[in-house]
Amino acid sequence: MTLSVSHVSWSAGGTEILRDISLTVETGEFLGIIGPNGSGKTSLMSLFAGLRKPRSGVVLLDGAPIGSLSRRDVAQRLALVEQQADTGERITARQAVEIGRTPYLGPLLPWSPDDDRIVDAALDNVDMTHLAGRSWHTLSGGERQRLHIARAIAQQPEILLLDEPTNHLDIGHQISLLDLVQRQELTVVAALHDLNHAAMYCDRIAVMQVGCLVALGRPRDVLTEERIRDVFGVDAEIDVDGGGLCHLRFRTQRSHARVTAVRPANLSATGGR
Ligand SMILES: Nc1ncnc2c1ncn2[C@@H]1O[C@H](COP(=O)(O)OP(=O)(O)OP(=O)(O)O)[C@@H](O)[C@H]1O
Repeated sequence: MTLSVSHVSWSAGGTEILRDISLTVETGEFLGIIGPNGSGKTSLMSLFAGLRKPRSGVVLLDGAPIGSLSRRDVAQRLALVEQQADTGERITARQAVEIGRTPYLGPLLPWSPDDDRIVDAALDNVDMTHLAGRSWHTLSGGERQRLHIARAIAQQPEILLLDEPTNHLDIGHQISLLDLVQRQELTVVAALHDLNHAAMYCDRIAVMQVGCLVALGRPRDVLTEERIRDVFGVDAEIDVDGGGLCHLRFRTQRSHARVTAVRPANLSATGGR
């Protein structure tokens, strides 16, 4: 199962958001998309998922323009976990995961014991079995995030698109979720903010800057001190260990020290109000 964009551009509100991007996701790889806020990561994920139509260029899923496929066809092959996915419905945690089975159900294909097994396994995968009966609106941000991943796994796609999948999670659940995703026999495309996580988990990294793809390659080739400075405006020290894994340390910025120095006098030095 291949997914690619070829010379895609996308505009919104009269502004060009994505410019002439070409990128093929290799089968079975974990591809990270990194870049500053507003650089176009979510917009690119939406094009990959077929939720938005490029102004020019084409998105191909297994060689076919994604716009020519039915939503059901796309959903059986590709699952997207959005950054701020939520539901206003009064549903339980388990029902939120059951939604992942929708692309396989129909008038002649009713819910079956197999669907139950797939949903149970997905809940177990994200360590949420014990909360399966809880109402969605009583769950924490991190618990909801893990259910979104479980819903995507229950969808049994070949390609998993994750937009900042760890943003509500504590460090233990961040690592276990990325481990879990990496263990699946899936092609994964994930927009990530944590560059050390990108270095740890990704086979390749795509770097976005102001709507352009400015680098694509192995973490050790893409994550250079010069590029981190150019793209994020941050000084970093990068060590590559014997196994080829990059470790990034970020230096304190002078501008941040200046902001701290002019904190109003009525705030205590420890930051309490
Ligand atoms: N529907 C829209 N209308 C107008 N502008 C939009 C629209 N969608 C996105 N944008 C703009 O496009 C740019 C890229 O947004 P996008 O959400 O893709 O960035 P991002 O890299 O995912 O950012 P973040 O890291 O903050 O999530 C932003 O400047 C955003 O304001």
